[in-house]
Amino acid sequence: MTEALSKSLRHSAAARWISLAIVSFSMLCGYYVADVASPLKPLLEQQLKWTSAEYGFFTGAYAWFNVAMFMLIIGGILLDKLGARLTGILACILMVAGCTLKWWAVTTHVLDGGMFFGTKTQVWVAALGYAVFGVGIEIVGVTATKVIARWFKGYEIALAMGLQVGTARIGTSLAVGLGGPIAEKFHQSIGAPILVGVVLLSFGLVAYIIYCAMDRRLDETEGLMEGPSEEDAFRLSDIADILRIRGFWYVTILCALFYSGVFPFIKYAPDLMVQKFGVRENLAGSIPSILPIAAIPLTWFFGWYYDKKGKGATLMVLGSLLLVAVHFVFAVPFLNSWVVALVATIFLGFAFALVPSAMWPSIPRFIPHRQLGTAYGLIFWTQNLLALWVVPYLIGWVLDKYCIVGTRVSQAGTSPAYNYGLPMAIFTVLGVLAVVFGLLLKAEDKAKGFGLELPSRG
Ligand SMILES: NCCCC[C@H](N)C(=O)NCC(=O)O
Repeated sequence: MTEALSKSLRHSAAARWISLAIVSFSMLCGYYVADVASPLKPLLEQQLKWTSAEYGFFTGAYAWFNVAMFMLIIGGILLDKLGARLTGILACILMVAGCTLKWWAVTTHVLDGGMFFGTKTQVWVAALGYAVFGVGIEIVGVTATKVIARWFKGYEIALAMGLQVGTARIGTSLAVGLGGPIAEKFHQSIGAPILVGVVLLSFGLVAYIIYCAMDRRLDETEGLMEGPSEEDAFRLSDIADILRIRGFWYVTILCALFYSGVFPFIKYAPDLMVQKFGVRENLAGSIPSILPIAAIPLTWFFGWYYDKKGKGATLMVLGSLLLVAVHFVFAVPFLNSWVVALVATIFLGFAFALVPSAMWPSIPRFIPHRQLGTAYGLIFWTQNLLALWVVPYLIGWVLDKYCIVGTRVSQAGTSPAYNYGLPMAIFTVLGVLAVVFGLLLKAEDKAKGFGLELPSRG
C-alpha cells in the first residue's frame, strides 16, 4: 500500500491539474443553468405573467428535494459509499434531465391557463425541473469538492478549491450577463438561454465521464477498487461524530447566512438594477454579471494566500463584513446611481471571493477524509434550506406584499414597479449574523486548534 501510494497518480502535477480542469468545467455548466433564470425575471412577468412570489417559488424549488428529501445528505453518504464516479455521473444526468424539463415548461403551451394550489401549473412544472436539477448540481458540487480534496491532499488544496469555485463562477457570470441578450437575439425567447443550458450540461456530462477514467487510474495507482476501503467505509455514527464538533456548526451556520446574502441576491439583482438604478431591461444583467467576474481572480488569490499564509477564519470574517457594507449601500434609497451599483457589486464580488476561498478548504482541516462527503452534504443541506429556498422565496413574497409602488411599462409589456429597500435591509441583517458566526468560528478555532489560521501542510 505504501509503495502504491508513492506511485499514486496524485503525485503527477499534470494529472492533478487536468482532473481539476475537467471537474471545474462540469461545475461551470451547472452554475450557468443555476442562475440563467435571473435575467429572465422581467420576461417571465411580462410574457408568462409570473408574479414575484411565483418567481421566488420557482427559484426556491432548487432546494426542494435537497432539503425536504435530504437528497444532499443521502448524496454525501452515497458519495462516501459508492465513490465519485457513479455518484458524479448520476448527478450529471439529473442536471440534464431537470434542465430539459424546465425548458419544456416555459416553452410549451400545454400548461397554459392551468392552476394548482393557487400557483400556475407552468410554474410548478418549471420548479419541478429546477428541483431535479438542484439535486444534480448540489451532489456534483459535493463530489467535486471531495474529488479535489483527494487529488490535492498535501498539495495546493485551497488554491485548487479556489480555482474550482472561481471557474464555476464563470458559469454564473455567463448566465447573468448573457441570459438577457440570448433571449433578445431569439425574439425575446425565454426558452433559448435555457436550451443553451441543456447543451452545456450535456458537454459537462461528457467531461465528467472523461474524468472518471482518471479517477479509475488514480484508484489503480493507489491499489483501490471503486469506492472506499473497509477501513474508510462510512458508518452512520459518523454523522453524530460530525455534529458533535461545535466548529462544524459555526461554519455551517456561517455558510448558510453568508450565502443567503449572495445567491438570492443574484436571483433578484438584474431586477434591482432596473427598478432602483434605472438600468435598461436588456442590460439588466450586465452589472450583476460583474459580481462573479470580480470574485474569480480573488477566489484564486485568496485560495493561494490561505495555502501559503493561513488566516482562513479571518478571511471569512472580513468577507462577511464586506457583505454587510455592500448590502447597506444597496439599501440606502438616495444612493441610486448606476456607478454606485457597479462599485458595490465589485466589492460584493470581493466578499464572494473571501469567504468561499477560505471556507471550503477549511473543512478537511477538522473532518477526516472518509467523512468529507457527509460533512459537505450536511453543510450544503443547511445552505440549501436557508440560502436557496427560504430566503429567495421570502424576498419574492416581501416584494409582492410590501414593495409594489406602481406599474412599469416597457416594450415587452407591463410589470410591477418595486422598491427594493426592504429586501436589501433583510440581506444586510443576514450579513450581520454571518459576521457573528464568523467571529464565533475564529474563537473556536483558537480554543480547539483546528489550524484555520495556519498555512497548508504541504
Ligand atoms: N448558484 C450555484 C449554487 C451552488 C451552491 C453550492 N451548494 C455551493 O455553495 N457551492 C460553493 C460556491 O461557493 O459556489
